[in-house]
Amino acid sequence: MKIIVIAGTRPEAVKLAPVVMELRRHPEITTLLCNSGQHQQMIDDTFADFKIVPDISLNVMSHGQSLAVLTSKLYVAIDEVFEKEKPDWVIVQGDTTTVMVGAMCAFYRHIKVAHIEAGLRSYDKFAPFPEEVNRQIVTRVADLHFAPTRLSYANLIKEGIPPEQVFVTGNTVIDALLWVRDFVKGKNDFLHIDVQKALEQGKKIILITGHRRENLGDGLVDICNAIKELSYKYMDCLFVYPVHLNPLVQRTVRSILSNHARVLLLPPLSYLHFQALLNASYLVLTDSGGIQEEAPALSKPVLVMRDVTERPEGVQTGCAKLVGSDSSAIVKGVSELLDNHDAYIKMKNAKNPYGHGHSSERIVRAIMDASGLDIGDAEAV
Ligand SMILES: CC(=O)N[C@@H]1[C@@H](OP(=O)(O)OP(=O)(O)OC[C@H]2O[C@@H](n3ccc(=O)[nH]c3=O)[C@H](O)[C@@H]2O)O[C@H](CO)[C@@H](O)[C@@H]1O
Repeated sequence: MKIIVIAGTRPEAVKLAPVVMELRRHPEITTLLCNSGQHQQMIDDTFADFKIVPDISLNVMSHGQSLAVLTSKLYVAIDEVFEKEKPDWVIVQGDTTTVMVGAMCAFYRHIKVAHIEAGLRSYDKFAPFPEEVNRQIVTRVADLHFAPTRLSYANLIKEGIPPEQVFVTGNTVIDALLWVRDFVKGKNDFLHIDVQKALEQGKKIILITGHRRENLGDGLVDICNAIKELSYKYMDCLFVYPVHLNPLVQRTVRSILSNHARVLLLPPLSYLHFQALLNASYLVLTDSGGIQEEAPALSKPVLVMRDVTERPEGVQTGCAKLVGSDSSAIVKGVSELLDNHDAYIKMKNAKNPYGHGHSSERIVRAIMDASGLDIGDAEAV
């Protein structure tokens, strides 16, 4: 049986790496990994942390191209791969343009589609844009749907997907995180020297990431102003921000936060370095989807700088809080956790709803089972 796994961006690389490793444990499966090139450099670096090299690399990005141009290039490039390789299954993860086009190209050729992280919904077509619509399109054509939680499972059932095609697996991001955790735990050499010094001085590390499209412009300006204010207010903290490569993000963040005491701006970190930093952090301030899932697995309270999230499970169990991107709300949210130890401990101890690290095994077993390769024990709920 031949399977093509398609990945386009850094978060897809993180969440697909454990699936690729699991697929490669089965000699009856030929696995080809295709990098669509949506985040060319960041994706190769992320796979390298897992010692994985993509088999196929497509070169579809060019400066300033519209979503429509990217989409059309992906259709041509991915279809050529399918024409040549003739896979039995295509695996996609999440909701990027790569994912939507990969699923559609497979559908056109009657190739089966397995969708990982299926059923996430905000039901607002512009938040996140264009991901909410991408994932709904993939749901329409997928043959197997791997929902990370019961809530995402329920969304799919409500939309009429037959229950026997849907599996609750947990999120593969937890498999990835556990895989690297032991590698980085307690190893200071994965930490920036300023972070090491701050920890030695007993300072708290506040980890920040912010780059979502909905926050670009005024939202990001507000976020940066909040960090600046917090850095003046809390002398015992170091605010560490690995800044995404998007030039719009770089420009805004650097213009407001460069050269401020207690603010450390870093380039995007490799997955190993990022996980070491997350492990060393006291709390996390982010608009990222994946980090909302990772932080609770390491018992780090996470404040989400968005108004809506398609990952409400963390908010429901109490390990995450939505603070939006308004400056005063961010300052209030962080201050509450820094000033009120009980509130901090309550969030820290809240239940992680995103899985326990066996998602990839369950996914691969279900695909093998559906192909008559193995009886398997992945259970449809
Ligand atoms: C709506 C939404 O939320 N959509 C999600 C969003 O994905 P995201 O928000 O999770 O993306 P990021 O924040 O970029 O990545 C996070 C991963 O990267 C690691 N990381 C981070 C910083 C660093 O310096 N080094 C690293 O290694 C980190 O540990 C984590 O695993 O967009 C994708 C496509 O746009 C979607 O598919 C995905 O559903």
